[in-house]
Amino acid sequence: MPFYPVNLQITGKPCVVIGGGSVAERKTAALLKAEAVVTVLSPKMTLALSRLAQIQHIHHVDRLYRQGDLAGFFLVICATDDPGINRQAAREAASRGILVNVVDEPDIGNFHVPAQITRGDLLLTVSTGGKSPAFASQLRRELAERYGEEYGTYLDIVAAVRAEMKSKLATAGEREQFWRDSFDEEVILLLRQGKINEAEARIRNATGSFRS
Ligand SMILES: C[C@@]1(CC(=O)O)c2cc3[nH]c(cc4nc(cc5[nH]c(cc(n2)[C@H]1CCC(=O)O)[C@@](C)(CC(=O)O)[C@@H]5CCC(=O)O)C(CC(=O)O)=C4CCC(=O)O)c(CCC(=O)O)c3CC(=O)O
Ligand SMILES: NC(=O)C1=CN([C@@H]2O[C@H](COP(=O)(O)OP(=O)(O)OC[C@H]3O[C@@H](n4cnc5c(N)ncnc54)[C@H](O)[C@@H]3O)[C@@H](O)[C@H]2O)C=CC1
Repeated sequence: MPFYPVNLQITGKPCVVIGGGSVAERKTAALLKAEAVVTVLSPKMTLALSRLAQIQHIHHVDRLYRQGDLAGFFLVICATDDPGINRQAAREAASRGILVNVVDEPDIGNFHVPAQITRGDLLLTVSTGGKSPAFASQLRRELAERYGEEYGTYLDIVAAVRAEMKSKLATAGEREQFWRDSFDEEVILLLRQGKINEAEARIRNATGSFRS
């Protein structure tokens, strides 16, 4: 099945995870990282989820799922170990037009969760179309080795320089050329050594057509 990748903005959005086991825990962590307002609906929760409820990072509804529970939510993850319940909740979500991920029967939901790493605002995700989550996880680990925190720093510098370049370089063509020239491994090496100013200077001086 083909997919259309998107990055959802869910800051402040009410999201609900049904079930409180290890899968629910992982999905909850990713939702919190994206600054969603998370409710976990389950009579039992892992220790980590209980702690999150204690410090009020999540809301806990301490009971089994009931039809009608999904009213008002933007997104739902059906993560119980009861396939019948996951299916029932998925049907309710569909009838309400809510985004829904079903952990044991992914094709009845409307999105999969990819493996991910973040480096500041840089987000790298891996999806196998549901064929092998373990392989997605392996590739995520390889990416984590390959792309260190310096890539997040690189992105922050680029964002600042890019804002300036919009006024300094007149045409879209010039800007495109500038950005093509500005990325090289040397910049990354400098950042890895903590030489942020030098890296920034190298980025700024990337092109012969422009010197700051
Ligand atoms: C379709 C999808 C729907 C969804 O959950 O969104 C889905 C479905 C299923 N996963 C299953 C099993 C496992 N899932 C993991 C791990 C992860 N699963 C994730 C995503 C997805 N899993 C979506 C597709 C992503 C893609 O396209 O690849 C990751 C990437 C993201 C996340 O969950 O946060 C996260 C890795 C995070 C990381 O390490 O970075 C592990 C490994 C582990 O636990 O370490 C195992 C055991 C090993 C194995 O089976 O491979 C089963 C069978 C359950 C059973 O047998 O009972 C199903 C159901 C089915 O396949 O039908
Ligand atoms: N998509 C994925 O990434 C993965 C999916 N799975 C699937 O996910 C399912 C859940 O796995 P785990 O978290 O390890 O299970 P688990 O057994 O640790 O947790 C299940 C949770 O669901 C809750 N629950 C059960 N019935 C409920 C109901 N009616 N209403 C609300 N909560 C209810 C239980 O209280 C428990 O907290 C498994 O069935 C497995 O097939 C497993 C591994 C990865």
